[in-house]
Amino acid sequence: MYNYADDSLSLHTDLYQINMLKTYWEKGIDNRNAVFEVYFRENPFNNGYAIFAGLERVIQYIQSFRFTETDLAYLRELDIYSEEFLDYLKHFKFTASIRSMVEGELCFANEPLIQVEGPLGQCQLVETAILNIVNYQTLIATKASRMRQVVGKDDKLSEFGSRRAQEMDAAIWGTRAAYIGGFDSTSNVRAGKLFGIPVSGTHAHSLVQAYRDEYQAFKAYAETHKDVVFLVDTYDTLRSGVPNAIRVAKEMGDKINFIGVRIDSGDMAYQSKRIREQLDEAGFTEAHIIASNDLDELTILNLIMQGAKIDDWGVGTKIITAFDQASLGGVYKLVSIENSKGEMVPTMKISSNASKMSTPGVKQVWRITRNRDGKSEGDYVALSDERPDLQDSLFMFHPTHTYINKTVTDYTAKPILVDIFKDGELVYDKPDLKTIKAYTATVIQDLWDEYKRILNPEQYPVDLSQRLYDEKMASIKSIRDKIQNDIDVNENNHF
Ligand SMILES: Nc1ncnc2c1ncn2[C@@H]1O[C@H](COP(=O)(O)OP(=O)(O)OP(=O)(O)O)[C@@H](O)[C@H]1O
Ligand SMILES: O=P(O)(O)OC[C@H]1O[C@H](OP(=O)(O)OP(=O)(O)O)[C@H](O)[C@@H]1O
Ligand SMILES: O=C(O)c1cccnc1
Repeated sequence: MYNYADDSLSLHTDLYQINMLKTYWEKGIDNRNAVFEVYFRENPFNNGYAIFAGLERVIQYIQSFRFTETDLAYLRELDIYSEEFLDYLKHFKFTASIRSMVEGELCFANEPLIQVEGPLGQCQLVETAILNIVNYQTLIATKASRMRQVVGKDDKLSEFGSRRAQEMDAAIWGTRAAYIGGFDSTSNVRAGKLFGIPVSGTHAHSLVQAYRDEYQAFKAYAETHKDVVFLVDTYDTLRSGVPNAIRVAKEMGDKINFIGVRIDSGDMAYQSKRIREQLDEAGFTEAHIIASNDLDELTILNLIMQGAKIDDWGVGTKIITAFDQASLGGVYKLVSIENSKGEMVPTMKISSNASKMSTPGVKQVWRITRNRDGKSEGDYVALSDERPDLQDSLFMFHPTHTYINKTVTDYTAKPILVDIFKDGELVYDKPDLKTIKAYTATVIQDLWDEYKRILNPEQYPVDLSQRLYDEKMASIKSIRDKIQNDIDVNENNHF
């Protein structure tokens, strides 16, 4: 099976992308300039915002893009491609340009996150992998951010999900996304090695079961470690687990750093309060209580409302799988294409479902904040040659309910899409992961609380510029007119 020394990610695509490339190439339009944009139509989890993640892996993917010998041999086996086409693939190089939001950026429905511009065939081919990467990582970063919103400022959020992730890649890249979104550490050691995410860990019930005696197990663990958290719910949390933890912590004294205890079952509000009393009474007022067991933002919020004395949270399944939403649903749409005269023309998909209608034209997303306090006014999606940053005032209106509008003055307009690749060359100076994480924390802080609440948040404005709006309306009309015209011609021919 799959043991290819030269395996690449170039075939990590849907067959139809290669089939379209074949058509473009045989018909001689594969080198026409094209622009595709990635966006999603609804914020995940009914959240008020999303956190963009995945760029790191997109960069890796693009940089290593080439068809290897075994890739080509496999395509030959399919018996649908000519030798000439396979030879074309053999020399295929990514020379397109990519603009993107930076990782950790706040993003919203219906605005471009990534823009790929260059030869049509190349831009087409990378759709599947880019969406695969960005849809997952953005989903997880957003879920993580929701959890960060509900826990206390100093509470630690640890990612425990590897065993429950949708396979190994998801565990690794998911925990990186969770870290960007607001988690503090991961239990996955390889993710620590690869990305420099702080690793953290306690111990499992099996340690206690292996010794068949809780005190002996805690003692053994304490004798073999410096930093110690005892899992106290194997037998009886309040009558056995916590007293044994306290006994060992006292016996070991300065020989260990007694961080605290972890509970993993039962009523965690009730138990944590009783555990806090027991620890305080024993003089361990600084010892932390860590909770795990099927946690998500709603359970955490609920536990906090009940006055649970939980300091830190271990979250597995519900962060690494996103749990209540299987996928982000980001799409990759052609927004502009060179015609036979060498002119770029905006293009769009129209649909009977208004939400599936794309917005034509090459865009820039401008984040508008007011100078007074740096707070967000909304996003302004404009054609790439528009400069709202040079205007004194900005008219912002809802893209469908246009009567909802406002004029903003004394604002800053920041372009959100930045150059990543130019003509195939990486031009972006990648920040390290800690910088990305810190950036996310800052941009979240500048967002109004109304957009951040996890239940029924206000809708953040993502508005179109007047020109973009007018062009969209004109495109819809011209497509409709053309369809009508084609129908009329056909009917006349028929009769
Ligand atoms: N006070 C609480 N309020 C709300 N939810 C809680 C509270 N305490 C625990 N929970 C949550 O209730 C759910 C069920 O807890 P319970 O201990 O019954 O789990 P379990 O899955 O049966 O235990 P185990 O993991 O040992 O099989 C978990 O998702 C847990 O996070
Ligand atoms: O509950 P999650 O958010 O997915 O967090 C990870 C869970 O994984 C571990 O449990 P384990 O795999 O031993 O299973 P169990 O505790 O559910 O029996 C840990 O004790 C948590 O309960
Ligand atoms: O370190 C832990 O406590 C841990 C790690 C993975 C899964 N559950 C718990």
